[in-house]
Order: sequence, then C-alpha cells, then structure tokens
Amino acid sequence: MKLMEKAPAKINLALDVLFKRPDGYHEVEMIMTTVDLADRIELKEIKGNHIQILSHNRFVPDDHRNLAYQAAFILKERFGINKGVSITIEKNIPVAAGLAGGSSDAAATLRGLNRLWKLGLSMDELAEIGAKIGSDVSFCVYGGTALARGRGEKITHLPAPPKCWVILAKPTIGVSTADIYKRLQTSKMEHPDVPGMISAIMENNYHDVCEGLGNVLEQVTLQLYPEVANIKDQMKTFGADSVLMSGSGPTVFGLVEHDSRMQRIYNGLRGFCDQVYAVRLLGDRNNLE
Ligand SMILES: C[C@](O)(CO)[C@H](O)COP(=O)(O)OP(=O)(O)OC[C@H]1O[C@@H](n2ccc(N)nc2=O)[C@H](O)[C@@H]1O
Ligand SMILES: Nc1ncnc2c1ncn2[C@@H]1O[C@H](COP(=O)(O)OP(=O)(O)OP(=O)(O)O)[C@@H](O)[C@H]1O
Repeated sequence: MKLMEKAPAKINLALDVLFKRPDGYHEVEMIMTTVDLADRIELKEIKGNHIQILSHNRFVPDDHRNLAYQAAFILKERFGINKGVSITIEKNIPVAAGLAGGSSDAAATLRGLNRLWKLGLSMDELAEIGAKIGSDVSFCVYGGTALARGRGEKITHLPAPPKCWVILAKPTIGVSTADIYKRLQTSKMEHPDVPGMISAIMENNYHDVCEGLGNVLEQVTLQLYPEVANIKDQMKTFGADSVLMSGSGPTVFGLVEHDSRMQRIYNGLRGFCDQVYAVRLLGDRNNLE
C-alpha cells in the first residue's frame, strides 16, 4: 500500500523574539502561513523493518538526519511498529531557505504514517510529537495560518489572510537557523506588532497586513549576507506591495495583489536570481490535499 501527502512551505508574516530561554531556545511570537509551493511525500510499505529515504535532491540527507526519517522513527518507537517504510521526497521547496521545507516533510510524514499505519492520532497529538523533531513541525502538521508561541510549538489557529500573490526569491546561499538565533542581540531588536498583524488578518485588511510585516531575525541575516538586502531592494523597485525575509532567511518574499504587477516582478527578478517563485497563499487548514 502507498499514499501521498502534500508538504507546503511556510512564510512568517511576523516574527518576534521575546527573550532567550535558559534551555538555549528563544521565546517567539510568530504569524505563520502556508504557501502553494510544496514538496510531495510518497509513503510506501516495504518488506523488513527499516526506514528508507529516497530523493533526487543532493542537498537532502537520506539517513537519520532527514526530518522525515525522524518523524517515521519516532512513530515506530512510540507505537511499536515493526514494519518497513519507504519515504520518497519530491523536493520542490528550496533547501535551507527559511521556508521550513524539512519541517513540512516531517509533518507530512507524521500525517501520512498516521493513515498508513492506522494509528488514529488526532492532529493535536501529531503536532505534539512534531515538536520533538523541530520548532516549526507543529505548525506544519496543521498548515493554514496561525500564531505560534513558545519556541514555535504552541499553536493558535487564525483565519486565512487576504488573498494575494507571494513572490519568493532565494539567493544562492544557505543559512543556518541556529547561527542566526545565536547572533541575535535581544536588547537591540525592533519588535513587529504581532497583535496588529492578528487584527489585520481577522479584519481581512490587505493594506494593514502589508504595513505590519516584520521579522527581528532580518537585521541579523541582512548584515551577514548583503545579497539578501539586494533582493529586498529589487523586489521593492519592481513594485511589490510589501517585502520581508522569511524565518532566518535567506528567502525574501513580496506580497502583491495584482496579476500584472506580479508578472513584472517575477520576470524582473528572474534576471539575476535562480530560484524565483510566484505562488498563492494557501490560507486555511483545509488546503493540505
Ligand atoms: C526561524 C524559524 O524557522 C521561524 O519559523 C523557526 O524559529 C526555527 O524553526 P526550526 O528550524 O524548526 O528550529 P529548530 O530545528 O527547532 O532549531 C534550530 C536552532 O534554532 C535555534 N532556535 C530555534 C527556535 C527557537 N524558538 N529558538 C531558537 O533559538 C536553536 O539554536 C536551535 O538549535
Ligand atoms: N526533508 C528535508 N528536506 C530538506 N532538508 C532537510 C530535510 N531533512 C533534513 N534536512 C537538513 O536540514 C537543513 C535545513 O533544511 P530546511 O530546508 O528544512 O531549512 P529551512 O527551510 O531553513 O528550515 P526552517 O525554516 O524551519 O528553519 C538542510 O541543510 C538539510 O541538511
């Protein structure tokens, strides 16, 4: 038996850090939302009792370092599953991009194996297990739009943001999330207005969503990698309504309402950036199929 799961990328419309915790993680408040750029995960029963990872992308590890592997491993251990599984990852989300590609693969694997192995777990239970794999995994289990608190695992669901295009552009560098958090000086942050972003989403107010975009990690990554600032500037020049770096970067996203302007920005950026995508917000949680 085999089945498929969609694993969409996320962007952070707002990312605030409140303080550094004694356990080394940072207490965050983030508004996350999924976009229609997705990996595809195929799960297939195989003989034996092992976990096999297959992917055509040379940057994706095929062993225990893969977050999808970790998702399968944790379910096997916890529920005493003596079955083999092959996990094929069709990688469409750029790797180490700030788009939670690995976390979304892990979340899709949790959802898929819950079905394949008939575990009967609720989404909340899967999200709790996901938190053990990584801070972004709980959100990715649900998808949609949410406020994420704690180290990212405390999820409060929100309605879909106003409809618009999202242009994603990733410079050819990979960024280490741990390194960016380590360099963050919590005394020197300009905090985004997270409650304001929640209101903008609740009121379906596109203008206020654009005005409210903010990410405290952006300054850190911009200082290390001037190419990220360059892409931000280009996106603004080509006419995006609002522009921000996602997560710890280096991917920059721009929000745009009008189709013709989206096309102009997309074409303009393609001139000097290899990985450019124009996608829709997925918005709510029913869009995982
Ligand atoms: C930047 C974001 O992607 C925004 O959504 C997340 O905050 C990071 O999520 P993630 O990549 O799933 O993070 P994890 O794999 O759990 O952690 C990677 C590293 O980032 C740092 N980290 C992560 C999350 C957090 N709230 N505080 C942290 O300081 C820690 O050093 C950790 O060792
Ligand atoms: N399924 C996976 N897909 C991609 N990378 C993975 C996966 N599993 C583990 N990794 C490892 O994780 C690293 C970060 O990859 P990923 O694409 O998840 O980063 P990211 O999008 O920046 O994540 P986040 O936004 O959650 O911080 C990669 O360099 C890779 O070695």
